[in-house]
Amino acid sequence: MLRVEDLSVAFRQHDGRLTRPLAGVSLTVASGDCAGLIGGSGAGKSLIAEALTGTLPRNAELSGRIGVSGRIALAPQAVTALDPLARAGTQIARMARLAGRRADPAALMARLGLPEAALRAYPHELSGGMAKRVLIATALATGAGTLIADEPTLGLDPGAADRIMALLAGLAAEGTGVLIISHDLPRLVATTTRVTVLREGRPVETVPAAAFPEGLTHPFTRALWDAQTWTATEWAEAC
Ligand SMILES: Nc1ncnc2c1ncn2[C@@H]1O[C@H](COP(=O)(O)OP(=O)(O)OP(=O)(O)O)[C@@H](O)[C@H]1O
Ligand code: NI
Repeated sequence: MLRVEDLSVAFRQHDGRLTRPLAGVSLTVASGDCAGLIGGSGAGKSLIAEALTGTLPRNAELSGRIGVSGRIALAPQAVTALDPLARAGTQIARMARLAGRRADPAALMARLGLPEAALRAYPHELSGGMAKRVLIATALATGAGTLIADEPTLGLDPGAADRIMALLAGLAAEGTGVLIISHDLPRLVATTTRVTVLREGRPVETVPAAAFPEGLTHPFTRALWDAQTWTATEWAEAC
């Protein structure tokens, strides 16, 4: 169970001034729930993930209330989060050990659709999409009750992206609380129960997935949806 109220992140600049790229964000992810978070580039999505997992940059100031029961694991957005000097399988086993568990790296890799040879690969030997899936495997290895996946389908082909979204939905069905951060609104809507929309670091609304698209009332959310789902013909007709 994860409950966030009025989350805000500020940065102290070199000149002493404070910028606040995130403010007023509230969201809840219950056990067995699969929730989504969307917003444009730089909207503050990854800051939320980092704030909730204690991985914010050191010059960040966090405020608000965060309530968690159990452990939260983050599959970070950037594949540079992988240790460049350790093989994939070693990193998965290491994350499990840090969480006080034993992992079966081969089984986790198979679950993510990765070939067994990837177990012995170093990060630079993996494609972007494979590295992304190794990051998700390291998060799964912790057995955390809440999982945050930051852009889990970035750099993946449509088939692999669908598999990862199905895997995350499956984890939720087994009782994990899952928060998926993504640019891919149609996939997010198909996978989650509701989507929180963020615009320039401020919350717009939280919409039930079932409201897409007919039930949308906020123009910003509608514009996000239209931008990702309209065909070229529809655009031509509207212009
Ligand atoms: N270390 C930092 N110092 C100052 N400002 C920062 C720092 N890190 C992030 N920010 C600010 O926070 C904003 C939000 O960044 P964040 O990475 O959370 O966006 P995002 O929604 O995840 O974007 P994307 O979709 O591109 O991943 C950025 O626009 C940036 O201005
Ligand atoms: Ni991000």
